[in-house]
Amino acid sequence: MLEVKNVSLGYGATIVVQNVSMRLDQGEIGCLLGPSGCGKTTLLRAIAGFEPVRAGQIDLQGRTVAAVAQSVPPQLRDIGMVFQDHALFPHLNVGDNIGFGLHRMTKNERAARVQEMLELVGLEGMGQRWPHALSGGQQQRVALARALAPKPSLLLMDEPFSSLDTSMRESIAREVRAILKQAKATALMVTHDQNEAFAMADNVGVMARGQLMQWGNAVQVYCAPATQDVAQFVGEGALVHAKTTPGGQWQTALGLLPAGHPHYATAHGMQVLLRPEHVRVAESGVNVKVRARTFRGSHFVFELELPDGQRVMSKVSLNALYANCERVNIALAADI
Ligand SMILES: Nc1ncnc2c1ncn2[C@@H]1O[C@H](COP(=O)(O)OP(=O)(O)OP(=O)(O)O)[C@@H](O)[C@H]1O
Repeated sequence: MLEVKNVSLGYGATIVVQNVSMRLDQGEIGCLLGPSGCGKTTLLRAIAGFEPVRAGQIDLQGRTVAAVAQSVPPQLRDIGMVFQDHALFPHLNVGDNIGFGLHRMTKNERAARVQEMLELVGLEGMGQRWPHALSGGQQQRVALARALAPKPSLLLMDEPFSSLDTSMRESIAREVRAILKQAKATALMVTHDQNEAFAMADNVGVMARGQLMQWGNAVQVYCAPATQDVAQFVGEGALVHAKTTPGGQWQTALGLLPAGHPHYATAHGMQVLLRPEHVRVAESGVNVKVRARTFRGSHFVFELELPDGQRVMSKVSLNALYANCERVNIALAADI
């Protein structure tokens, strides 16, 4: 449905997206995830047709819509868009907002389609309401219904939940995913919030410094980060020094890790990734200082300082005896 091949993009003399390749199949939901300024929005805008490509090409449904010095205008790309601020028309009611892009339909066809979309997004009976009389989440669903109404071949969403309460974002992302799956839509979303990306996407593309570092499902991206950037941006944890043993394992200050454990050649030498669940507080082990504790509802995350000054994190259960200790013993989890 969408194929991005070796695309580079820039503003003036600066290249901000470098040699990115990715594809979305029919019905697939992808998320571009990455820190501010990594180039996510620029890539999304190029797919929509608002930024020219400097190198590479973009194909939609097997047709090249962008290449160097070649660009199909946005309105001819059969793309729907949902923006950060919903951008509903304040002078149109909900039904007219949803029906806005359906000018080629007869009045009856349009009314039927608007009704179908209201049902899809769970807003039956609200067609006569005004946008300002809706909650943020409801406005977002209207924006989604409006973008999906013309049945675009691809839906692009730029930080669609960023104006909603943090507490709502993940549940709305799950809801929107269900709606997109029901509509069999192909969609690409941009976000810097990994919980949103995990709740929404079939596949996540992690970007850093203008490059796509990894494209994979949430479990792959979390458990086997392809690069140091991905390891540091997705999830929590720490990189610690490691040396290979003759058997190919990784020797760390906390013990041995299997050969396949995520490891990276960094500016500080070889390092392995230790997630909080890889480190457990134990009766015996390496004695460390507790630097900070964060309450997470179902557990604590301790930040710990090893004797050599390196920091690691540990997931500690709420009923642990260690809640007030200044020093604890730690060991690697048994099931790494
Ligand atoms: N119109 C523009 N002119 C010049 N530079 C731009 C323009 N828009 C973005 N940039 C620069 O391009 C880089 C990538 O920006 P982009 O908006 O794509 O990043 P992003 O990953 O979407 O970030 P955010 O999450 O903050 O929106 C940044 O360094 C940004 O400053």
